[in-house]
Amino acid sequence: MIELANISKKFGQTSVLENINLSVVPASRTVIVGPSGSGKTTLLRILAGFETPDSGRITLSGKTLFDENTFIPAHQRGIGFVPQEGALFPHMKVGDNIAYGLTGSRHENRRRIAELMELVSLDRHLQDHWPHEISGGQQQRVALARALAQEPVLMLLDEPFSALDTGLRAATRKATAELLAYAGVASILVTHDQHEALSFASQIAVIRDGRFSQVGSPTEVYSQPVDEATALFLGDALIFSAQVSNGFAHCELGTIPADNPQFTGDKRIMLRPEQIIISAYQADAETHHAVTISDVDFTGYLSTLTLNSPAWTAPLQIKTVSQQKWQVGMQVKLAITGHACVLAD
Ligand SMILES: Nc1ncnc2c1ncn2[C@@H]1O[C@H](COP(=O)(O)OP(=O)(O)OP(=O)(O)O)[C@@H](O)[C@H]1O
Repeated sequence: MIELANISKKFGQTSVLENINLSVVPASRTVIVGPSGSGKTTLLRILAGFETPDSGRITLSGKTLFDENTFIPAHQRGIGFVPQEGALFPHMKVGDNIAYGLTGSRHENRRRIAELMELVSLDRHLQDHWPHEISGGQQQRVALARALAQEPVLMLLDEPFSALDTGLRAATRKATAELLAYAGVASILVTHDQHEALSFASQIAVIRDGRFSQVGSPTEVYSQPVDEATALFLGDALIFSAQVSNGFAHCELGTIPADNPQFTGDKRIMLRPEQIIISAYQADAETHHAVTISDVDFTGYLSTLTLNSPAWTAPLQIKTVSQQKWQVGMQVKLAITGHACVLAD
């Protein structure tokens, strides 16, 4: 539906985006995730028509929005935009914020406001409130309703939940995903929060220094990241040196089936912490090396265990579900589930 081909952008001499390619299908949810300053907002502003790329092409449903001869302005693109907090006009009541840009009669607009408020699950009586009189989550829903009023085919969301506290943030995210699906609107959301990215997306594009390091489904980029930086950006990762051959990685933890059979030789491999099952060591029944817990950092649901083994060159830190039995000095054994992901050099 929307296609970006080789989009590049410099500010002065500084390259901010380099050869960005992205394809978004109708009614899907794409998340662009990356660290601060990696170019996410610039890319969203280019899509919205607020910024001009230096080169490349953007098409929406077959229509060219940008190329060397074309620039369709923002208001003619059919693209909605929900910016970060502070998006509402403070001097307009909620209903007038939503109606901003509607061109129908007074009566038609009132009906449309009511429809849109229902769509974003806002109580209708809130339309007579000022933005500062409603909560942050409600304000984001009003901003979404205002953007949906234009009946866009694509919605751009720039860190729309960043001002909300954790519980409200997850609930608003889920509600937004559901209502965009209901309205059949494709979306591109920008965030630096990997949990938000994995939870919201049907497709994730990981951006670093103005380039996409990987584009794929959430499970793909999480379990098979292309490189170490992408692996670490998307969550806790255990990275080891390994000798990879015939579909197996031989490392300090033992021999583990490996993804990416095309990679062989001296490589780095990655495991997610949930792939490591830790259980009590029973000396007489075991052939494994015993591993000793040297530190327990309890943080509630999860604890970080520091583990030592005479077979390892360095201690290992693993986040795991807290259990009372994890005590300093306890001997445990490790079992690994699934595949190790072999990382590109
Ligand atoms: N109008 C501008 N003029 C000059 N430099 C700019 C301009 N807009 C952005 N930049 C620079 O481009 C780079 C990317 O900025 P951008 O806002 O796109 O990053 P981001 O990934 O959205 O960051 P954040 O997560 O912090 O919002 C930054 O180094 C920024 O300083």
